[in-house]
Amino acid sequence: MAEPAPLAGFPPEEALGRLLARLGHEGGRQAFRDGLDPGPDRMIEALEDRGLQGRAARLDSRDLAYLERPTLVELREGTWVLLLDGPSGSFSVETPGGVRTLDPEALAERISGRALDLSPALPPGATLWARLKPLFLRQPRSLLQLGAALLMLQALALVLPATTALILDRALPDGASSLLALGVAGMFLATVHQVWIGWIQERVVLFFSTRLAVSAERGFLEHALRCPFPFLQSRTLGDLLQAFGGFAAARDLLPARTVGVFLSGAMGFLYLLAMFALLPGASLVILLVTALLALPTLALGRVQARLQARQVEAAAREHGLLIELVTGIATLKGSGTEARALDRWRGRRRAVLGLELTRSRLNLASDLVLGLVSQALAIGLFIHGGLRLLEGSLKPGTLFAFLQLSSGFTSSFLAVVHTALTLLILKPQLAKAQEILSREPDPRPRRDSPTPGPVPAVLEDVGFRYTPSSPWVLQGYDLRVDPGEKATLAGPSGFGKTTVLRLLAGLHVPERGRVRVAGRDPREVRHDLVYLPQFVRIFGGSILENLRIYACGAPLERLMEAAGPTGLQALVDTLPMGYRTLLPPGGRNLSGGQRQLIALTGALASGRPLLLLDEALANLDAAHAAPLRTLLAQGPWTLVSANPGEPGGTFR
Ligand SMILES: Nc1ncnc2c1ncn2[C@@H]1O[C@H](COP(=O)(O)OP(=O)(O)OP(=O)(O)O)[C@@H](O)[C@H]1O
Repeated sequence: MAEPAPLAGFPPEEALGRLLARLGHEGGRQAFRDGLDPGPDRMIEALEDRGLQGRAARLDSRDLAYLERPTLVELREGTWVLLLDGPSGSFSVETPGGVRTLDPEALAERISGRALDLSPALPPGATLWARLKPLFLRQPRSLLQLGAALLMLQALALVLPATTALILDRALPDGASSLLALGVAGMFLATVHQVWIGWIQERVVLFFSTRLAVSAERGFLEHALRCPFPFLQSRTLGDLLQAFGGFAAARDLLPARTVGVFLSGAMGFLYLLAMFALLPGASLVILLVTALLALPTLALGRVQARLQARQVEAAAREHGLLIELVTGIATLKGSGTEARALDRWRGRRRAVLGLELTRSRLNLASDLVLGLVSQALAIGLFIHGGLRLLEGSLKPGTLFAFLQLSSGFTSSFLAVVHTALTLLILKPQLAKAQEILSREPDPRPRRDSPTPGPVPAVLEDVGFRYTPSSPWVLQGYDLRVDPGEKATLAGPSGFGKTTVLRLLAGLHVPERGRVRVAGRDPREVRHDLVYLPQFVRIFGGSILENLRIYACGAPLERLMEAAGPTGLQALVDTLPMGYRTLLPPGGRNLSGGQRQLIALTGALASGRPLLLLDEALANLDAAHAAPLRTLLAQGPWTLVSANPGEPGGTFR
C-alpha cells in the first residue's frame, strides 16, 4: 500500500493558541506552566481558565465526524492540527502549511487517536426542556433550515389547490392550452419541491439527533454518574435504563416535533382561512367536527399516559429482574432455582405485555375512529360538493381545491394532536430522566487534587445511618489516621467497616460530625484517594484497560513497575496475550484472587496519597497475600484497610 502523503502539525502550544484565537480568545502559548507536560490535560486546563469546556477524547476515525469543530486532533507523530468544518464528506485541517482538505480515510490514517472534544456539556437547568433548549439554540443555522423547510413544505401545499382550481375552472373550460401547461408545470414543480424540501427537513432532523445525541446523551450520563452514590444505589438498573430511554426520546422529539407543531398549527390556520374563503359553510362543519374529535382523542391520551406510567414502572422492574437473572446465573444454577427465577420474571413480563396490549388496543380504536371520521367527512364533502356542482353553484376546480385544502387542514390538525399525545404518553419516562437531572451532583474535585505527599484521613464525632428510619451504624465515631500511617479497621460483620471506608471515599455523607481527607470534604479531593470495594469489578476489556481504571490513569511505566512486586507480572507471563488478554465483563475467566490482584496492582500504581482497601487480600492465598501485606505497609501512602475480625475484635 502506498504511504500517505506527509502531514505536519503544530506543536501543542502553537495549536492551542490557534484554537483559542479561532474561538475568540487570546494567549494559548502562556497556557502551559513551565516544566509541565503540554498534553491534552493542560490544554483542557487552559480552556477552562477561559471559561471554555473540553475533554480529552480517545477516538477512532468514525468518531471524527461527531467532534464539535473547530477542535484539535493529534497526529501520529505527536503534533496537532486544527480540525475545521470542511466541504460535505471531507475534513478541513489547518496545518503549518495552510488549510488542507482531506477525505475521512486519509485523515484517519494520520491521527494518533487523541483529540480535544469541545462538544457542549449538558447546560444547567431545572427542567429537561431548560437543559436541552440551549443545545438546540446553539445550532441556529440548522434550526433556521428546519423552520424554512417546514414552512415551505406547507406553503407548497397551498400551491397545489390553487393550480388545481386554475386547471379545472379556467384552463380546461376555456380550452386555454398555455394556462393548462402553466397549471400542470406548477403542479409538477410543487410536487418536486415538496420531495426535495422533505429531504432537507429529514437531513436537518437527522443532524440534530446525531450531533446532539453525542453531547446530550454524554452530558446526561455524566450528570447521572456525578449524582450522589446513595441516590444511584437506590435506583434499579431498570430505572436508569428507562430514564436514559426517556432522555433519548425527548432529544429526538424536540427538534422535529416542537418546531413542526408550531408550523403545523400556523399552517392549519392558513388552510382554514383559505377554506373559509372558498366554502364558509362546509368549512365551519369541518372545523366543528375536528374540534369535537380532539376532545375524546386527548381524553384517550390521558388514559394512555396513565397506562404508560404503569408500563414504565413495570418495564423498569422487569428489566431489573432480567439483569439480576443473568448476572446471578451461577447462584441460580448452583441452587437449581432457574425455573423459579424465570417464573418471577414471567410474571413481570406478563404485566408489561398486558399493559402494552391494552394501550395498543386503545391506539387501534382511536386510529379507527379518527380514520372513519375523516373518511366520512371527505365523503360528506364530496356529496355536498357534487350536489352543488350539479346545481351549478360550484365549479369543479373550487371543489377539488377545497378537498385538497381540507385534507391539508386535517393532517396539520392531527399532527398537533399527535404531538400532544406523544408528549402525554412520554411524560412518565421523561419524569424519570427529569428526576435524575434535578438531582444536585457531587461537587467536582478541586484542581489542586491530588495533594503531593501522604494525607491525613479523619472522622470527627461522626453519626451515620443509611436512612432516617434505619438504625445508626456510627454514633459519635472518631478516627484519625496521620499522613503515611497504616490503619486497620477490624470488627465483626456488619460492624460498619465498609461504611467508614465509604465515608472516607466521599460516597456517603455523615448526618452528624465531619469527615476530612487532606483537611477537606473527601468529594472535593477525590483525586487524593482510591477506594477498592470488597468485591472488585472487572470491566469488559483487556487486563491493561482494567489496570488503567484502578490506577486512575497512571502512566504505563508505573503500572509495569508495580506489577512485578505484587505478583501480577508472574500471572500475566502465563497468558499468551499478556496484558492484552481480553476479560469479559465481571472477569469470569479469572479467579477472585486474580481479580483482586489486578485491582490492587492498579491502586498501588495510582500514586494516590490515600488508599482505602476493603478486605483487599481476602481472596488471595497466603503465599500471594504475604508480600502484598509487606508492600502495603512500606509505601509512602496513608492506608486505611478493613479486615474481617472475630466478634469483639477491635474497631478503630
Ligand atoms: N446500603 C445500605 N443500606 C442500608 N443499610 C446498610 C447498607 N449498607 C450497609 N448497611 C448496614 O450498615 C451496617 C454496617 O454495614 P457494613 O457493610 O459497613 O459492615 P462491615 O463491618 O463492613 O461488614 P462486613 O465485614 O460483613 O463487610 C450493617 O448493619 C448493614 O446492614
